[in-house]
This record gives sequence, structure tokens and C-alpha cells, in this order.
Amino acid sequence: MTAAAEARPILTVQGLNAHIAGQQVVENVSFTVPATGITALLGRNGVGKTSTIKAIIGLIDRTGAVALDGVRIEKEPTFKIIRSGVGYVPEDREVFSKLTVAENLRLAERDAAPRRQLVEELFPDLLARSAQMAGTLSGGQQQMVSLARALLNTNKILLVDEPTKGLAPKIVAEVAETLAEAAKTVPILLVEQNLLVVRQLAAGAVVLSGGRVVHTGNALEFLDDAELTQRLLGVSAETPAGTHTEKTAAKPAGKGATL
Ligand SMILES: Nc1ncnc2c1ncn2[C@@H]1O[C@H](COP(=O)(O)OP(=O)(O)OP(=O)(O)O)[C@@H](O)[C@H]1O
Repeated sequence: MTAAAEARPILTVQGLNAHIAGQQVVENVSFTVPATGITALLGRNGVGKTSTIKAIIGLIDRTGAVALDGVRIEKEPTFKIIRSGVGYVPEDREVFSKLTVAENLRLAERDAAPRRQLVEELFPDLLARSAQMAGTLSGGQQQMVSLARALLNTNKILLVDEPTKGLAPKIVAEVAETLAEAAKTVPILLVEQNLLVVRQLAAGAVVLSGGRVVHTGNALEFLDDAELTQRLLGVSAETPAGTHTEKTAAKPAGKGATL
């Protein structure tokens, strides 16, 4: 890949607006997602993170421009956006509960040569549970099914919405580890409330408040700014011993911008 191709964002969102039930939930949102690594989409509860993801793929009506790898997609229906290489891992996992793990995965296969080997390597537990009904899996296992479905196909980007929500700490760590592995093969826009996970994974951060972008920049620099995280997220990010040596995120790349 040339330096120019590397520098080009894989996703560009420009002036995105969306309304739900008469309320503007996404307001003139603009940001870019680089073609490598994990970019975190952050903000307090109800600020419009999920709505932004849904607006990007057309699950809710929106105006504005969205470009995937330089190609405008905002006029396309959701199924075409997904087919063009946007993997979506929704907040509520949405597995087919009455189908087996294997059937859930088979239904998700879109490519002529789905990446079954990658999925088997990343999710050995799912392989062992291939005959189990997905509805009887634990929350963490269902999350793995949801991630595995998106990873079966070759995507240009994954949109992953709160993958660690409601999971026990050990399972949160497993999901984070899986996301780190997945990010070696595909860039990820990650909605995540667990700031330790963000610290571990994310290179860049986009912060929303009241449906608007209020900060963009390097994720670690943002998390290290206690005053800023307190103001924009209502919490100060914890910094456990060792985090800085364990992190897989990229090095800081320039100053962030806060509104
Ligand atoms: N179906 C809906 N009907 C009415 N209001 C909705 C609906 N879906 C979302 N909203 C509202 O839109 C706003 C943005 O919600 P959204 O789910 O995008 O926020 P979020 O940042 O993802 O929140 P959380 O972190 O709690 O998941 C909130 O005020 C929410 O109450």
C-alpha cells in the first residue's frame, strides 16, 4: 500500500444529521476513521453514538455525506452498504436464538471464500459449540458469534457497538483481546463505555455530546486528560498499573481538537 493510500481515511462522515421521533439525535457530525487500527466513538449515555452508527449505514433516516474508501454511500440502501464492505456488530448482538452457532455463522457468509479459518482461530470456543442453539449461549459467547459473523467476510471497516456491555470482567478482557486481533485485519469504529478497553485498544477518539462531535484526537491523550474526560464523559479514566506497557494502540499522532 502506498503512503497516500494509507493516509486516506477508510470512512469519512461529513455533516451527518439524523432525527428519531422528532428529536435531532445526530447533529452536523463530521469525523474520519483511518484505514488501520481502532477508533473509539465515545460519549455519555444517550449522546447519539448508536444513532451515529445507524445513520452511517442507513438504518435511520439521515442527511449528510458518508464515504467508504472514497466512494459516497449515503444514497445506498443498508444492504448495499453492508455488501460494499461495512461489517456491523450491533449493540444487542442480534443472534438468531433458535439457530445453532454453525447456522448463525453460515447465514452470515457473503464472500465466495468466507474466512472460516480466521474465525476458527479467533473463536475456538465457538467451534466447540457449533451445534449449540445460539439463544442458550452466554452473553459473552453471543458477542463472539456476533463478532465472528462480521469477521467471516472481508470488510473495509467494522462498526462495533458496545461489545463489552453487560459482560463479566474476564469476558470483557477476552472480547477486547479478540477485537485487538480483529483490528490487525480490518479497521474498526468502536462504541465503548469501558475506558480501560478504550485505553487498551483505541488509537483515535471521537467524542460526542448532545448529538454533536465535541472532541477528536488521539485516544490516549484524551484519556490522560482528567479534566477533559470528566467534562465530556462525566468520569476520569482509570490508569491501572501496567496499562501503558500493555496497550496495543498506536502512538499519539498530533494534538486533538476540542470544541
Ligand atoms: N427508537 C427511539 N425512540 C425515541 N428516542 C430514541 C430512540 N432511539 C434512540 N432515541 C434517543 O436518541 C438519543 C440518542 O440515543 P443513542 O442510542 O444513539 O445514544 P447512545 O449514545 O448510543 O447511548 P447509550 O450509550 O446509552 O447506548 C437518546 O436521547 C435516545 O433516548
